[in-house]
Amino acid sequence: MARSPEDSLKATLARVAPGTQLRDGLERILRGRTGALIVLGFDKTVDAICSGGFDIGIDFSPTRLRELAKMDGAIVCDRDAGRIIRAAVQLVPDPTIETQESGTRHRTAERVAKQTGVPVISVSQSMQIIALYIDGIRFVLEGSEPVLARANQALATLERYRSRLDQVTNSLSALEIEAMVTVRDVAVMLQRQEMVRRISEEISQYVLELGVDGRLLSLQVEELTTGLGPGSEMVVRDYMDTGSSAATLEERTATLQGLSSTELLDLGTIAGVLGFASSVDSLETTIQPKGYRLLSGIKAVPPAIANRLVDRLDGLQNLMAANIEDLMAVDGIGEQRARTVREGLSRIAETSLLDRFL
Ligand SMILES: Nc1ncnc2c1ncn2[C@@H]1O[C@H](COP(=O)(O)OP(=O)(O)OP(=O)(O)O)[C@@H](O)[C@H]1O
Repeated sequence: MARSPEDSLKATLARVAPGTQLRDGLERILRGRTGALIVLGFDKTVDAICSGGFDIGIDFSPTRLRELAKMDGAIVCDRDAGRIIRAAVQLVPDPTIETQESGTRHRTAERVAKQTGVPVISVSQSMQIIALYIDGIRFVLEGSEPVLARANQALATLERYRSRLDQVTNSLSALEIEAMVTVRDVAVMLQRQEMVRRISEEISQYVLELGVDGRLLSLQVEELTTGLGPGSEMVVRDYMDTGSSAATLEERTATLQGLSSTELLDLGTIAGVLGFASSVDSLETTIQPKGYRLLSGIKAVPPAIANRLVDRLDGLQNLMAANIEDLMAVDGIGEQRARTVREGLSRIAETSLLDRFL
């Protein structure tokens, strides 16, 4: 499957992160006040737009890159920047490809990236910046300090979002046990989960960008995201209204993740993703979960058994009321497992209510 430009950007960020040989080479070029045009990948399409220069075929090293950058023309490396394949190459991309850049080096970089799908790096001699071109994306690399400052801000936000999400999750679990969930409660839960997901994504990009300078950050994110429980997919699955829309679980999750930040603040819009009307009245409607999310918290219930339990017992309230015999009627559940499931459900009920009222 072809990678999205965002995924390619992430992979390239990891390749040029501080601590890598490639970044060291790029920093040397910057310090030496020369520029460079580097193509990160060599295939038929790249070959077709290369003119002149010479085949070199040597292992990559920061000093070699620096020396080769002193020559006119571009340097072509393999995808992982493990080898330098050609140097002093004139790149001749299709001149009709649109580019927003000025200066032949950067215009060439953008066009080559768009035409070949291969990441291209330009080091500007006049502006003293390193830019990555990936498909239509241009990304300027910064030093670690400003990135760390933004990452720390994002980390503080994640901490606040996480604590709010924990409250909302506990409250939803208790409301589910009491059969008092409204569309609003579910929309708030999805909103909070999505906010945590987005800020975590943002931080993981900073971690990539920072390379060795981001190690501490990555430990902090890990600590703040452990024990998050199942993601929004499980909540959507519990509550989606299949009668009003034929959209699949994956489509609804993708729509949720694609909402703009303004749309995400509107609970009515989130209710719409589940298949409910977005009016104020509809937000107050009481709904029943199928029970997938709470069941996923019981270790003895693998997903296939959870599916059968939900199919058979149809909704969390019936699940909660089920006795050992009812549970044993489900394919794949023997007496031992039925007891574990029963105990698990009772434990969830107790802890949810305790969390709510203590
Ligand atoms: N099509 C190309 N193929 C290979 N190298 C190129 C190409 N276009 C520009 N370059 C390289 O970029 C160098 C600088 O070109 P130019 O001064 O036009 O670029 P610029 O965009 O103003 O760059 P900078 O921001 O570094 O000053 C050239 O000397 C050459 O080495």
